[in-house]
Amino acid sequence: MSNVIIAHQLNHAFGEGQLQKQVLFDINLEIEAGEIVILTGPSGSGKTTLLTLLGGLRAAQSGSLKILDQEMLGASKQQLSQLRCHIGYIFQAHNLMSFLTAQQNVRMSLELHDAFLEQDLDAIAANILSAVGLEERIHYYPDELSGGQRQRVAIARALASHPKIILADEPTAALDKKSGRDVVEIMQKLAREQGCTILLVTHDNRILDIADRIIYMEDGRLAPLPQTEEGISNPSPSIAA
Ligand SMILES: Nc1ncnc2c1ncn2[C@@H]1O[C@H](COP(=O)(O)OP(=O)(O)OP(=O)(O)O)[C@@H](O)[C@H]1O
Repeated sequence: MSNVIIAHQLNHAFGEGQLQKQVLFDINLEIEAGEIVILTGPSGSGKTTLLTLLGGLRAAQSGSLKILDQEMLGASKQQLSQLRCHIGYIFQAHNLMSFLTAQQNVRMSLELHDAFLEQDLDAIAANILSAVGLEERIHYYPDELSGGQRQRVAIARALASHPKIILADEPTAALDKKSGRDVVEIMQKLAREQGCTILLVTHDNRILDIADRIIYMEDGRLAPLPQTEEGISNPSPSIAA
């Protein structure tokens, strides 16, 4: 299987001069197509910073970062925005447009892709909303949906265009146990069907088992997963260290 992401000696710092603070140190990482990877670790360890780099939301500063075969070090804004067409994003706050229905929210994301211009976007949006179990709610506005349902719309929106990579930052943080579980299982199922890679940042130990691999971060570095930490256990033999 081919790698969709290859990071080599990736470092990252915020600020300049004396105020500069390095937050990522020598990250080496390879992620295969179709892999579901969870990034976990203490608050402030650099998970979101790494996720935004791996998703082309931030320019790489040093080392090497190849996403979908493209080098991100020194990439232009145009190259970054082209890359983002192949990536779906799901965040803790679902970021749906409140004045658009579920179907219109999904449709809008498809309108950004030239490949879909000639297609029946309403039908594609309705189909993917059915796949996340919302076939009876496609005309509802976000305010009329529960937190879990809104997050399912966000998943439908992210996956509708069949991106190669999905980035999810704390997608279950605002949800109760059952809704959180449902949401990640739907994400897992759709991604498997599409062969899509998922990178998911979470503090939620209840969902670690959906991952093919867990990557643990501490103080800006990849580190072995602490087995003693309450609730954390390794669901698969491959842990990045
Ligand atoms: N835009 C920024 N400017 C300056 N420092 C930042 C910025 N974003 C993050 N940081 C710092 O970088 C470090 C890593 O932050 P990051 O958000 O990546 O950690 P995290 O592991 O995702 O934390 P959490 O689990 O709390 O979300 C922290 O010390 C944070 O204060």
